[in-house]
This record gives sequence, C-alpha cells and structure tokens, in this order.
Amino acid sequence: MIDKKHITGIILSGGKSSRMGTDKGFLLYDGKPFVQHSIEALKPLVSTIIIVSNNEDYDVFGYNRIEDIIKNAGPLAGIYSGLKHSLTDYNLVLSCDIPLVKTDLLKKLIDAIDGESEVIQIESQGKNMPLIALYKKPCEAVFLKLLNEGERRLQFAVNQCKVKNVVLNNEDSCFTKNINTPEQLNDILK
Ligand SMILES: Nc1nc2c(ncn2[C@@H]2O[C@H](COP(=O)(O)OP(=O)(O)OP(=O)(O)O)[C@@H](O)[C@H]2O)c(=O)[nH]1
Repeated sequence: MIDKKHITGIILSGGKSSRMGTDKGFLLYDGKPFVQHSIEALKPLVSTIIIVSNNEDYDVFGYNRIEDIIKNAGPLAGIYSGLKHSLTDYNLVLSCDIPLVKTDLLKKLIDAIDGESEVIQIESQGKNMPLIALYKKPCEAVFLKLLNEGERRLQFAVNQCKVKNVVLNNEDSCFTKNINTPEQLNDILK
C-alpha cells in the first residue's frame, strides 16, 4: 500500500445543510460530531488533514482549515480548494455527513491505485460516491477550468477525469450511509 506520507485527507464541511437545517458536521453520532468520524477514518491513512469550510467553529478540531476559494459553488469547488492546498499527489476526499465511515473502507480506495486512474470512487448499491473517493492532484486544473465555465456538477466533473469505481458488497454498503435530513439522522440513532 502507498505510504501515508504521500496522501492528504480532505474533508468537505461547507455547504448550506439546508435539508438538515443545521451544520451537519457538528451533529452527534456515537457521542462524537459527524466530522470527527470522518477525521478518525482518515487519520491512519494520511499525513495531513485539511478541512474545507468557511465556518471557523471547525478550528476546534485542531486541523488545518481552509476557506473555499470559489464560494457557494458546492462540493466540486470544495474539492478544488482542498486539492489546491494539498502538497501530495494522492488525496482522500470525504464529506462530513457519513458518520458510519471506516478506515477499512478507505483502504480499498488506496489498494485500487493503479498509476492510471485520476479518480477512484466508491460505488455503493449501484450509486457512485465521489465524496468517498481518492483524487490525484492534477484533477485540480480540470476542476478549475470547469468551475470557471460555470459547471457545478461534481459527478460530471469527475467523469472528465480517468475514473475507476471500487464496488462495495452489500455488507460494506451500510458504512457509506449519507445523512442529509432529520429523518435519516433519526434512523441511525434508533
Ligand atoms: N467546502 C465546501 N463543502 C461543501 C459545499 N457544498 C457542500 N459541501 C459539502 O459537501 C458534502 C455534501 O454536501 P450536500 O449534502 O450535497 O450539500 P449541503 O449544502 O451540505 O446540504 P443541502 O443544502 O441539504 O444540499 C457535505 O460534506 C458538505 O459539507 C461548498 O460549497 N463548500
């Protein structure tokens, strides 16, 4: 497996959280803020963690927080900002709203590195998950060009790169659960 000193963890904690009504990264699951679950899943695999958010409350976690270079442009712009600040060729990108995520799942992305793919994303129950994915640094230039053209769709941008999917079995799919609404939060707290 590639050495962790060559991998940066990038956590996206921006956006509006309009469906949840409150910043998702600070919601509690298993006694810890959601964003802490993303941090802990990444920690064993990366040399540094960057949190991309304009909310300075995230400074409490003690990691390098950077602001979006292009504001209010969604996760594609968040990833672009993270990649621009990254000093490594490989970058593990996670959203802050997947509190069941585990290190072993992310290891599968690293194991899939092949020297050719520019993006390696999880596919869970037939769904691409570009917010649980590994991005190579040169995607930064591709994404900036698209953002400057007004593009906002993350999956569209990913598809402009050489992309490979890591397909999860049904057992592992539960770890990718994305929590966007109060109902989805209640489901995992039951
Ligand atoms: N840095 C950054 N992260 C973002 C931005 N928009 C969304 N995200 C993050 O991307 C992930 C997926 O976000 P979404 O659920 O699609 O959007 P959201 O704005 O958080 O929530 P909704 O308003 O309910 O769609 C989450 O981790 C968000 O924190 C953004 O503009 N900048």
